[in-house]
Amino acid sequence: MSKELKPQSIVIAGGGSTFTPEIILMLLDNAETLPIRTLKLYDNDPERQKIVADAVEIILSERAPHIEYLATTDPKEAFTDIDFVMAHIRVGKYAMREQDEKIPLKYGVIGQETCGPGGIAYGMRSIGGVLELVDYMERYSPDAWMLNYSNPAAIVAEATRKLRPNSKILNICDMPIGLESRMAKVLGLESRKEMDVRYYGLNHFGWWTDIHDKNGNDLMPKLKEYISKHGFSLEGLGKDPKENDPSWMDTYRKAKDVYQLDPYTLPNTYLKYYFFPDEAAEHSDPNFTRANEVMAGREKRVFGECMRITEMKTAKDTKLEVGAHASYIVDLARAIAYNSHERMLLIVPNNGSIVNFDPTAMVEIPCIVGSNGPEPLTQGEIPRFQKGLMEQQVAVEKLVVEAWVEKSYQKLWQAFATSKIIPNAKVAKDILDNMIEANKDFWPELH
Ligand SMILES: NC(=O)c1ccc[n+]([C@@H]2O[C@H](COP(=O)([O-])OP(=O)(O)OC[C@H]3O[C@@H](n4cnc5c(N)ncnc54)[C@H](O)[C@@H]3O)[C@@H](O)[C@H]2O)c1
Ligand SMILES: O=P(O)(O)OC[C@H]1O[C@H](O[C@H]2[C@H](O)[C@@H](O)[C@@H](O)O[C@@H]2CO)[C@H](O)[C@@H](O)[C@@H]1O
Ligand SMILES: [Mn+2]
Repeated sequence: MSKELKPQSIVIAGGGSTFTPEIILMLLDNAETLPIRTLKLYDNDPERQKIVADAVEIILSERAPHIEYLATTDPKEAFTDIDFVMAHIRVGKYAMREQDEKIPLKYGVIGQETCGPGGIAYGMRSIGGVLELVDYMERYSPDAWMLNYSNPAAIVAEATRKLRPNSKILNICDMPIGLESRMAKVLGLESRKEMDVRYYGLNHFGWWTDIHDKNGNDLMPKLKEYISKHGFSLEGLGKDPKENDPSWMDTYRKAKDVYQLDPYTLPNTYLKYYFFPDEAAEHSDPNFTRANEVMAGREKRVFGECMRITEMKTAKDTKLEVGAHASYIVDLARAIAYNSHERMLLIVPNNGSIVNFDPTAMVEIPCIVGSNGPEPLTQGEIPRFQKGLMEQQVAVEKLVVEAWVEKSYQKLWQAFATSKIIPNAKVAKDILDNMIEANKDFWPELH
């Protein structure tokens, strides 16, 4: 990469996110290859953002005093003179995630952040929030790119495809990254970047079809052998880093059973909710779902550390960590800013990359990323098994976006009733009616 790298100006939209500190630390770790001139935080909740922003101010003053820093709730201040918007907002925050997860359980259906009825409810909240960020970006920094993590990425991606087709927005997910990091550990590799992967699907609904190392050795046989016994849990190697997150350990272990459905591929862990929805619901505690785990875990840990840094007026001994979550967004910013042609999984319009699938579907596939954006790599024909599953799921995602645009109760009911996670149209309607009430401050009014 050329020595003279143009320093970048970045705004993190959702500055009060529990992931903001780790993204800031990742950006500082990568300052050599992604120099930064300006860092801004933007949120629509000043109190929440302040907890993170005050700590970030101390971190930057100690480690990168040259970076111009601003935390604001003013869109014009936030989005002016920006090269990248790194977006990770949660419309309705954890309180609504808790509703997304608990309402379906009243009807014996799994409540999940991004899948099934929970994901649909979340999508109906996120669409407006993300489109607003895109419009701010285009109004105040028309040449900027949005790197969007805001979930549910599948529905947000379909909404931006349909409603902002010419916008410079890339939708990303770190689940494959996290699972590939686990694969690397199973294989005894230093990094997931030592693997070349072929993968296809929808967001949170995909499969690896081929994994080789840089010498062309096929890594799938060893991975299949491990995953057929342990899933993506690292307990087969000893301790698992997620051992304190019971719901995640359930998910990593369950990949063992999901894998049995198609031994030619390796599954994204989210597929468990579609193949074993009843078991997922039975394994849930209706009084303490993942939202509660996060509020008692990550949010308490990260915010507690931010407040400690602010109180001590130093971050020199911080316990804040840099996670897989952040590395990806930095790689993506670097690829766009400096035309690095990095090969990355992105959620992009299919446009024939999967030859026997809807060209307008937003699919998650490997792309070559440069300054003009992603260039998807063709994945050829997919088998009937995956094709059938994806057609049902993409119909759900498209119906949600159409329901949001048209404010259509009928289409939203169809989306719920089409989901593989919801058993029948009556339960679909009961959950929908309950969610309309719970989301009256966030969804458009349906007719
Ligand atoms: N794509 C992925 O693979 C991936 C991975 C991890 C997290 N995420 C997503 O990242 C987001 C943040 O996750 P988190 O757990 O840190 O959430 P969080 O609730 O801790 O933070 C989200 C922030 O967004 C703010 N916000 C909400 N609506 C907003 C709006 N309209 N405008 C501006 N700010 C707004 C909230 O006030 C909050 O501070 C979520 O959408 C989550 O699902 C995605
Ligand atoms: O239940 P949460 O809020 O902890 O996580 C939900 C998110 O899970 C995935 O992101 C994981 C990622 O897979 C893992 O490697 C690590 O980086 O943590 C992330 C957050 O836990 C998923 O991709 C996201 O879409 C979910 O929001
Ligand atoms: Mn994801």
